[in-house]
Amino acid sequence: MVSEVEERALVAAIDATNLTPFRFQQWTGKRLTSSFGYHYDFETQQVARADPIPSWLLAIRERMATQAGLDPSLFVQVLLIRYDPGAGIGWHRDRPIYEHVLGLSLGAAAEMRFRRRKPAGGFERATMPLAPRAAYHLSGEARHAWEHSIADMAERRWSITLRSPSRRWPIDQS
Ligand SMILES: O=C(O)CCC(=O)C(=O)O
Ligand SMILES: [Fe+2]
Repeated sequence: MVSEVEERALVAAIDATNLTPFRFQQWTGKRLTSSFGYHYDFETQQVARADPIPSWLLAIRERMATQAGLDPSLFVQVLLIRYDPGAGIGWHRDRPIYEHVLGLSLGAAAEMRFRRRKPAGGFERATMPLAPRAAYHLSGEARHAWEHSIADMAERRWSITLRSPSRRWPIDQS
């Protein structure tokens, strides 16, 4: 989705943001995050306005949304993540206040793992390779019914995640 030259510029721009360790209760994750547009606080379980989306992110948002066939302005939340060696993301579904989830994977290659509980017990599983500089779109069942995770990284990886509000979005945007 982006060239290697663009990737280097995006990674430098992500590193220049106010990346802070993801925190949830007593637990501090090894991945570093920053948010624009809106920020979801896992401690209070509330969404609040964050700094406005900067122009370099508006430009990549335009491309990612267009590639997914969606209106760029829908994507009011941008989450930037840096996974240093040893950092990953555990099993989760993205919050129901969001609808579409678009991702761009930068740096080391990774795999997004998916699982869904089977009625008879155990899990149905799937894996999506995340090649460097590749974009992905989570929607429908993959988004709402399946959980996803990324195993702890051996090498550094960055991601740009864009999310659109769902009907359960709590904030009036007018
Ligand atoms: O790093 C990624 O590509 C995925 C991040 C993710 O699943 C999330 O923040 O909800
Ligand atoms: Fe996620």
